[in-house]
Amino acid sequence: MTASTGSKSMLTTLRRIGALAAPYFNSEEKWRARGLLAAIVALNLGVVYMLVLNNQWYARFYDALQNKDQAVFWREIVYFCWIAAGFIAIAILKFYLTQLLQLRWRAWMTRSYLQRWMADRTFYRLELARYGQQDGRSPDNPDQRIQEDMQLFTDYTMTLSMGLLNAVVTLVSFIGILWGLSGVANFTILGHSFSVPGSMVWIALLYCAAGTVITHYIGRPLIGLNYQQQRYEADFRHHLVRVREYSEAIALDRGEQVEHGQLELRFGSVLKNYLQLIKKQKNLVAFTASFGQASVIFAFIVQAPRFFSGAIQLGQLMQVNSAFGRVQDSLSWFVDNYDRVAVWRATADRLSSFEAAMRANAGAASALERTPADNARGLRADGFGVTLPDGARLIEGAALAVQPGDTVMLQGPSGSGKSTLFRAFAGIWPFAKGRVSMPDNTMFIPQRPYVPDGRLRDALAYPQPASQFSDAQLVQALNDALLPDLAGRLDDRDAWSQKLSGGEQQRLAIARVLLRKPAWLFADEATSALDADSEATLYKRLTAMVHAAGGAMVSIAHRASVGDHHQRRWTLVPQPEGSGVRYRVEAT
Ligand SMILES: Nc1ncnc2c1ncn2[C@@H]1O[C@H](COP(=O)(O)OP(=O)(O)OP(=O)(O)O)[C@@H](O)[C@H]1O
Repeated sequence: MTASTGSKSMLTTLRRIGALAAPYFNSEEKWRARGLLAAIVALNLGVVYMLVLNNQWYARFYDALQNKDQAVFWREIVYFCWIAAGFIAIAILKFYLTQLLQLRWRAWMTRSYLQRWMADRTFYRLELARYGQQDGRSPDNPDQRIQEDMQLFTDYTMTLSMGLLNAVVTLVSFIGILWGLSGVANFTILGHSFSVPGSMVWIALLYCAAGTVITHYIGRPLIGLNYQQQRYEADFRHHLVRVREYSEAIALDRGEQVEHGQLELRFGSVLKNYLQLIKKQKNLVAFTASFGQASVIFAFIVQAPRFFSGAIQLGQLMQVNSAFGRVQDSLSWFVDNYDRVAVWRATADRLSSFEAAMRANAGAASALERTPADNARGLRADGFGVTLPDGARLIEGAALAVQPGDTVMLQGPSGSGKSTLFRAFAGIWPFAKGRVSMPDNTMFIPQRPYVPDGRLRDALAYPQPASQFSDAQLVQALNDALLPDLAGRLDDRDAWSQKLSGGEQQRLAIARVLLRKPAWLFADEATSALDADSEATLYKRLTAMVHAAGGAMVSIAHRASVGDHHQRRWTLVPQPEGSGVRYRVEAT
């Protein structure tokens, strides 16, 4: 990377940071946010003002010491106490207001991301997009971005930008002081004599410019390494969570060795990258520590000839040294904060890519035209086609219709796209085309129903609030779904997805449907874990329910016995290779 591409990417990062930060300061909270920011900026300027007073105090105090002037000494001690009190008051207020702004900002940003992640089923589309993109930059671990990156971003944006502001204002204030104190340096090169005013300012500028350039070159790899580090850490954590979630299946499969190996592999990546990070950081620390130590004596060495020749007093020497220290501190902002800037950049990069992915997926309209229809018209699909995220054409050319009173069984080989066809009907599969009109009063039973942890009544009513249903309704639904044993446990709290058997979870999903009584039902392997008698009873109840509401039912099933409960068939028929499409639907 050349210096110009480096500065270009720095500009890109700054633009990204601006784009990530701007929405909050233009939001409905903007006046409170801007007010807090203005107060924090004012307090930071107050700190610099205190530093200037402190610097002037140095000259008077050390002169008093050199002149052994006790009266001035005590007066200056009292004056120092005032400055110190001001410092303390400003430090407390600055800390509190900065934290408050950070907290509000994080809260606003997290809520706004959560809202967008959840809206329009973006959380689901992002997962789908991950299958389609193999570039390694697709939005991994949204949980990490929403939980950790927001916190890091608001924290680092506040502390680093305020640090930079402080550095700039301190620099401007102290360059003036240093200029006035440094005197004129006279020297001769190749017979020409030069006199340079404000010599200490030039020396500080050269000293720090060299420091910044060297830091940038030593520290540059940290940006990429930090980006990777957070990614590896998140992958490791994600895998740990998966092992916990699938603990039973892994234990039954005796999969612990494989999982252990996978965890070691991921942790290995964490360690390997971290080691590289430490090595690069070590170089940076070596340089910044040497730079900092050299700064302690640098101004004394440069000023020594003037002091020993009697041109300046001890007070002025100390004041120059303190002013040089301030100028050098400000100019070294980049040197001191390089690794934090690297983390900040990596965080901003991740949030921007997440933001871009959310925007792209929210806007990615499906080519499937969905229109609502009334019950009497039923479901109609024309020119219907479903593709996979990688563009492969899965099902095509289907003209399908379901009339009220119908019961249709959708059958076909495993992996032929039955569930995906349902996803397209439900409007959650973005890779579909054609026109579908269907009634609103519809429910889908997925192959793996989601059962939230907590009270049983909430799990049963999900996603409706349990308060919408009376106890009698909830108990009736459980009884009708052949779960009478759970009827007395409505207020029990548990991890139901771990506790209930596969068949019980399927019956709970059916109980949900019986509770809500939709007219149109799409059931995906809803009874695959049940015995034939229970299956027959439940299909009868579900059919009676949709017919009573003037609707129909479409079921996916492999078991032939399910066919007895359905009058019609949709069959996914494999197409010859080279036809470009894998399956067509035949309706009988
Ligand atoms: N998110 C996804 N990304 C990529 N491919 C997918 C995705 N979801 C499903 N598929 C693929 O689409 C094809 C159809 O899957 P689908 O689940 O619809 O099949 P199915 O007919 O319901 O199978 P089964 O009878 O085994 O449940 C499969 O090859 C599957 O691997």
